[in-house]
Amino acid sequence: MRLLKVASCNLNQWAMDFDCNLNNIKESITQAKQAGAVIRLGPELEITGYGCEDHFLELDTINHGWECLKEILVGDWTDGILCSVGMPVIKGSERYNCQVLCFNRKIIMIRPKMWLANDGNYRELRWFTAWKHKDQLVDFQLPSEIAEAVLQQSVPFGYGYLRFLDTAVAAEVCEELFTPIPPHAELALNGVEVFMNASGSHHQLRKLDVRLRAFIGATHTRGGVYMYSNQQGCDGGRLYYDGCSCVVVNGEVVAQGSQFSLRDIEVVTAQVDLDAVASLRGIYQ
Ligand SMILES: NC(=O)CC[C@H](N)C(=O)O
Repeated sequence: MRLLKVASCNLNQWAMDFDCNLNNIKESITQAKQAGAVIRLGPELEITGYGCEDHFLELDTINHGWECLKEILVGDWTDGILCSVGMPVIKGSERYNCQVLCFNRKIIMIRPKMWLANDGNYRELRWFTAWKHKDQLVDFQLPSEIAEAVLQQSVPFGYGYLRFLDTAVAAEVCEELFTPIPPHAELALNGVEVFMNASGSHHQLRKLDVRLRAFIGATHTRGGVYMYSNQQGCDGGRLYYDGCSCVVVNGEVVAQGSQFSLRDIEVVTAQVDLDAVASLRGIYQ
């Protein structure tokens, strides 16, 4: 058996409240570690808050994001646990909505969102560029203060996955799950068994059902562990995010957080058997 314990979080982040957001992130990592998890997934843009709107266009917002990440990286937070942290990143002169993957005090990959949410209440195209270079991982030069603090100059940036000794793990950023050819389809064919979806999804009647059907659809025939993390509560804008972070294995929901909780931090954990994924995939020859 290849047992893996994962943790996915509902966090009540506030737009531009960096101190509060950072504390919530740290506390969620602590709780994930206490539960014995080796992967901790946080919601989309958790460092800045999802609803920063035009503050995403200010350089300060991006810089403060890096300062917060630095604080996580120089402490022992990421020791022994893969942490996906959501934050905006500028590469060249473009802003990307990213999952920054950290492990053992290093950034091991930055995964920019490839399909932006721009329907209904979403206006991500106003602030972010969609990453469209699906066929390459490029070198991203870390801001000098981060580079000095973590003794690392650059990091792979783009679409890819992380291969560990016993499994492979990848990010799929929120809206990407709901697109015609979601990344998890091809990632699964490349051996990725664990998907980490960082989301900023507001409450809308019956949307939870749409989400759950997507997680189940993503894994019930192709197999996989689907981790979903969402923002929780209001964040200063006009939307209410309804949490429900969960873990789905081979089409079955094995853990789910609350939907209308008043708690700022809720960490949902699950112990999963990766061999169940390999075994389901063994059906297709
Ligand atoms: N932040 C997003 O990408 C939103 C994705 C999706 N439309 C949802 O509401 O859940």
